[in-house]
Amino acid sequence: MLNRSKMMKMKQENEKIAMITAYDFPSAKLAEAADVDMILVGDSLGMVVLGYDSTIPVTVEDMIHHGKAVTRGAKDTFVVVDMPFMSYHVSIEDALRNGMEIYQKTNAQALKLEGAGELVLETISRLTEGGIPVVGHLGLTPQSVNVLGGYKVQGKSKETATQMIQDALAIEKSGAIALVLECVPRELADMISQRLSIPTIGIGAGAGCDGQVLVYHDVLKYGVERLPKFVKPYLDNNEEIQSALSTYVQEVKQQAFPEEQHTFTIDKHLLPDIKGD
Ligand SMILES: Nc1nc(=O)c2c([nH]1)NC[C@@H]1CN(c3ccc(C(=O)N[C@@H](CCC(=O)O)C(=O)O)cc3)CN21
Ligand SMILES: CC(C)C(=O)C(=O)O
Ligand SMILES: [Mg+2]
Repeated sequence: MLNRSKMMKMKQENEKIAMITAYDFPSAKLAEAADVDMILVGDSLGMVVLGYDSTIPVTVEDMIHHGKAVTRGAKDTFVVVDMPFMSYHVSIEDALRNGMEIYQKTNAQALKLEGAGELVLETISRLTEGGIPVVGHLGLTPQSVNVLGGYKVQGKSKETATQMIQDALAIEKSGAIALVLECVPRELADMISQRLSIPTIGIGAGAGCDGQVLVYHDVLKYGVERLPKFVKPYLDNNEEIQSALSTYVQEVKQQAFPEEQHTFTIDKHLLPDIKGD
């Protein structure tokens, strides 16, 4: 299993870190069997598996519920769980208690927090001090979508790019073990990756990051209608899945399923005698 020092070694040797999200037992098993380095139980689960139109409604309980399923399915893989919307913004005590609860109940290897505000940085350092590894997340931070004004590329001006570099350094200084960069121009992601000693993991941040992460359902184009520009789908079988489901429905209607081979039987004489038969 991956750990902080192996991650740093991979960065130094330019061996890229492959990360993918997973939200349940079967996706975790398949991701582990594919030899991913890290699995993220992303709060994107709110959008791709729960059907919300943002990550904002996702709760601590949702993250624990899905996190537990993932760690059961991927016992030998480094699992990171997102802390959800506002679960680390009310107070330091509340943030630490939520972090502790998610970490203990899911049996994950690390937590991920978005942003680099004062309270977030303090939470990163206090969780780390308590023994909980933390991954940072900058650029497009979906929990702040309504402050950012949409799902847009971040760090496109001198001011915002400078701020992002400072934030990245502050996150590293707080003790984070890695940093996700989401929807960031390649040139800026490259600068951040070069300046940090912890690995950067990009999603829409170009090939210069120390690793890449994508959403499971995007990689398999499974149940998602529109893919962001940064996604490369490695499978496209929604039509086959749809047609398999339709065939099942038709066969039930036409009484073509179940057949003899799908059926259990006993000898007739073992059946109870019912009066009137
Ligand atoms: N299925 C899925 N994949 C993701 O990567 C993902 C989620 N859901 N939900 C949570 C966040 C939201 N994400 C998103 C969603 C949309 C765009 C998007 O449409 N971006 C535009 C670029 C806009 C611009 O040019 O500034 C695009 O065309 O890709 C980006 C990230 C990334 N995360
Ligand atoms: C897109 C990744 C980085 C994420 O935070 C998520 O899936 O929730
Ligand atoms: Mg997330």
